[in-house]
Amino acid sequence: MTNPPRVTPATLELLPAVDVRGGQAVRLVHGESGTETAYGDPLQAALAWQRAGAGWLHLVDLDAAFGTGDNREQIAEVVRAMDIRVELSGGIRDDETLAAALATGCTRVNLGTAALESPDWVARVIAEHGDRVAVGLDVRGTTLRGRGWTRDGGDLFETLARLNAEGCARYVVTDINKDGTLRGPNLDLLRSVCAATDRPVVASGGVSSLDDLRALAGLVPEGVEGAIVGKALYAGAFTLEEALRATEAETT
Ligand SMILES: O=C(O)c1ccccc1NCC(=O)[C@H](O)[C@H](O)COP(=O)(O)O
Repeated sequence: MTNPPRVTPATLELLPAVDVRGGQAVRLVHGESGTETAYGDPLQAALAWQRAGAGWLHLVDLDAAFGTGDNREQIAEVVRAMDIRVELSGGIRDDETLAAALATGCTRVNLGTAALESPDWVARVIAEHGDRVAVGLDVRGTTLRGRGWTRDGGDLFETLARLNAEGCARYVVTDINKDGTLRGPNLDLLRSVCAATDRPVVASGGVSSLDDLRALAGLVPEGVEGAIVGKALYAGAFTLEEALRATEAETT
């Protein structure tokens, strides 16, 4: 299968994150269940990012990802309330969960565990839905993790080669060791993934400062299209308006 050549965006896209667990917007450390800090109503958080000028929202159903239930109705309500694009993640693993996710009207879905455990299904979904499907590559070192990041799922670069060949449109790359820690993104990991694919890459996990975002903006020519930002925004390390200004200045 051939894909169109990568189109380099003018600026780094920013995707503020709203991760939902037990009906609340939460942040985790290393994506581990039980490390939640709660930040209130997910809808209010999403509306705040939209008002601040976000072009995208990264929305995660953590209960669906961990297999502890789901927040489906609430997630659908958040998507309905957004005028901006929404990337939806968490527990999308079969036809039923995929159909429900796409039916929310989100712009695209992010498949994680399924890409590791159900490769035939994922190949079919990629062929059917093209750009509406991204694959989340959640890694420790160069080993992938699935099931809410609790199980090993094979080698990053072998899986990437398989997904490239199947026509996967986009990757969301998370270094689990960095996620929710405010320790800065793993730029080396992102560079090595960009070198192994001609598809756009969305960086996730660890952003702590405007300098981190400037560093990610510096990787736009290599293929980093966007950055998901969670904890730094909730902890008040910078505002979304400042982040948007910093990334525009860096990439224009
Ligand atoms: O995205 C998922 O499906 C997921 C599954 C299990 C645990 C966490 C998951 N996502 C977490 C995120 O997408 C974070 O919001 C994102 O990496 C932001 O990280 P940070 O800026 O370090 O808070």
